[in-house]
Amino acid sequence: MITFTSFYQAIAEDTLQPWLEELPALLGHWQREHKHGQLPKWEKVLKKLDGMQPDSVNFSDSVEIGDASTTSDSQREKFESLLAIYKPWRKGPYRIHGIDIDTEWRSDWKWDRVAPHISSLENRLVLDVGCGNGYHMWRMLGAGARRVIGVDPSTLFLCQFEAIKRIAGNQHPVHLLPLGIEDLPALDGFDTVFSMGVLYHRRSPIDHLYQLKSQLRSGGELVLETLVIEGDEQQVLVPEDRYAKMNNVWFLPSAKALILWLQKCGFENVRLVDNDVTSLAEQRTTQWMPNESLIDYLDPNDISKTIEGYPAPMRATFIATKPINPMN
Ligand SMILES: Nc1ncnc2c1ncn2[C@@H]1O[C@H](C[S@+](CC[C@H]([NH3+])C(=O)[O-])CC(=O)[O-])[C@@H](O)[C@H]1O
Repeated sequence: MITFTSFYQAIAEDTLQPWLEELPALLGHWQREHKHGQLPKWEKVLKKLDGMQPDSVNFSDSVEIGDASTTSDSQREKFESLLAIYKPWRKGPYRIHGIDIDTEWRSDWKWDRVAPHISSLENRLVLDVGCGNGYHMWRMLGAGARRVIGVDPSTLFLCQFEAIKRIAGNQHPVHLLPLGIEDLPALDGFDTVFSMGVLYHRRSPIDHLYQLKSQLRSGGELVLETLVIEGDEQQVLVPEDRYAKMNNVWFLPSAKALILWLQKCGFENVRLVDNDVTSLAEQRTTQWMPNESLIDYLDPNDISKTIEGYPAPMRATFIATKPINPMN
C-alpha cells in the first residue's frame, strides 16, 4: 500500500511543517476513498520492488538507476515485465538496470531547454506542480535540490513514480502526492515552483498563477511552461471544443499576454526564456506508449495545424520572481 508517513516525518522539522495540520486528513481520505480499479494490481507490483538498493544512480544528466553490467539477464527480464505493468509510460526516458524505457515524451529535451535559465537548485526546496510520473523531479534532485515535492492527481503516474523510487532505493528526498494544485494551502515556503504543462488544463489560469505564487517564499522563483500561440498582449485562444484531441484545454495565451498576466499577478522580473514548436521527434508512439501521439493530433495535410485547425502545439517557458515585499 502506498503510504505517506515518511513524507510527514521528512517535513515535520522543515518550513513546510504547518502543512501537517491538514495534509494527513486529505491523503487519508485519498487512501480510503480512492477507487482506481487497477490500484490493487499496481500496488502488488510495488511490493515486489520494495527494499532494493542499486549499486549506482545518476540523476544529473539522465535518470539512470542500476548498472547494466551487474544485472543478470533474468533479473532484467523480471524488471522489464514488472515495469511493463505500468504502461503507458508517457514521461521519461528512464534507464533501469540496462532497460531503456523509451517514453512517449523526450522529457529530457524539455529539461535541457529549461535548466540553463533557472536559478541554481542547489539546496533548494522545490515544488513541481503537475509533475506527471516525476521524471523532472529526479532531474531537479540531480541538480542539487534539498527536497523535491510533486503534486499530480493521476494514480498511474503515482504508481510509476513509486516504482522508480523503490528501484532507486526509496531514501531519496523526492515525493509525489496524489493531489491537485487546488488542494494545497498557501504554503509560502518553496524556493522554486515549477508548473510545466499545466496552465492550459486550468479553467481559471489567473487563479493558477496566484496559487503558484502562494506556494513560493518571498524572493522565490516560478518556472512556468505552457502552450502558447503567436500574437500580441491581447491574443488568447480558447478552443471551442477539443485542442489536439484533448478535451481539457482552456486558455492558450500568446507569450506576450502571459507576461502581462504574470506581471498583473504581482510577479517581478518576468521573462520568456524559451519558445519552441513541439517536434514529432519529441512526442511520439513508442513500445512503452503504444497509443496515439502527436502525429495523430495534427492535420495530416498540414502539420502546422492541429486536427481541429488550430495552430500546432508551441510551448514557451517563463521565469518570474515573487517579490520580497510582503504586500505584493
Ligand atoms: N489540478 C491539477 N493539479 C496538478 N496537476 C494536474 C492537475 N490537473 C492535471 N494535472 C496533471 O498535469 C500534468 C500535465 S502533463 C505535464 C507533465 C510534466 N510537468 C511535464 O512538463 O512533462 C501535460 C503534458 O503532457 O505536457 C498531468 O500529469 C496531469 O495529471
